[in-house]
Amino acid sequence: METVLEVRNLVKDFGGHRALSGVNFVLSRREFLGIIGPNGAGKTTLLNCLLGLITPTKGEIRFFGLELEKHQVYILSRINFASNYVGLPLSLTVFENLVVYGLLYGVSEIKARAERLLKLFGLWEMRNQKTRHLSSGQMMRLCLAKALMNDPEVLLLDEPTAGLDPEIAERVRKLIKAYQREKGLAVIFTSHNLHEMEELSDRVILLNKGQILAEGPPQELCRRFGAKNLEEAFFKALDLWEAENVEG
Ligand SMILES: Nc1ncnc2c1ncn2[C@@H]1O[C@H](COP(=O)(O)OP(=O)(O)OP(=O)(O)O)[C@@H](O)[C@H]1O
Repeated sequence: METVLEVRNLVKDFGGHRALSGVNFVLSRREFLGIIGPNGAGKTTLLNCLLGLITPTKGEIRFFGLELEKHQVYILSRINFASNYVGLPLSLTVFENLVVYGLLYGVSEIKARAERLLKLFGLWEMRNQKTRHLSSGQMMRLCLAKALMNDPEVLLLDEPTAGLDPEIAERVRKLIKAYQREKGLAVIFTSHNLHEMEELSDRVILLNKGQILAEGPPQELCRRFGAKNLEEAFFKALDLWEAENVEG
């Protein structure tokens, strides 16, 4: 499978604090990669490095074989990002929001693309409403539609279902997965919901204190840690790490 992202020995220090400590992984086209980890594990720091929002202290990030540092503008035109924590301009209408992003990304046939995405995400009827009037579930679907305006090959999602009620979260998950399968998109997804991670991910990375503790398909991780589900595997991996590091 073709590699779309390669992360090698990534280190990020904030002053004296090491938030990422030699992180290595690759992402393949069509792959859905979940990143799980307790608060402060380094998930957001990793995504911020991948987006070029912060500069790593050490290490290498390559998208499509190109170094992020040297080809940031080109790479950013082929990837995108959505998060439940990043707001959209509230005074624009739903449709205007997508048109503005389409213009920023230099998308061709902007209005047709915005229409297709709004219909796909069940927002077409609301296209003329001001964004400020959207519910949190509708807002997240608009964020996803916005992130797909440039037809990205890699999509980074930071806790896209956080704060959504279970029914809306399920709808968002289904939309993401269906779109990912249809387009062969590579996705990196962070969440604290380990059940959704198990359901969605082809492979999971367990991050703790800036290090990868374990990595593999959810079922393989369950087998490796003798766990009945990913949640149990996650806690067993953390316990093992704590025990080894206290003893060591
Ligand atoms: N700008 C910053 N300045 C100083 N320290 C930071 C900064 N950003 C993150 N950190 C620290 O780096 C570590 C990793 O933070 P990060 O936000 O990446 O974790 P996370 O896994 O996303 O956590 P959460 O699940 O709570 O969102 C934490 O100890 C955090 O306090």
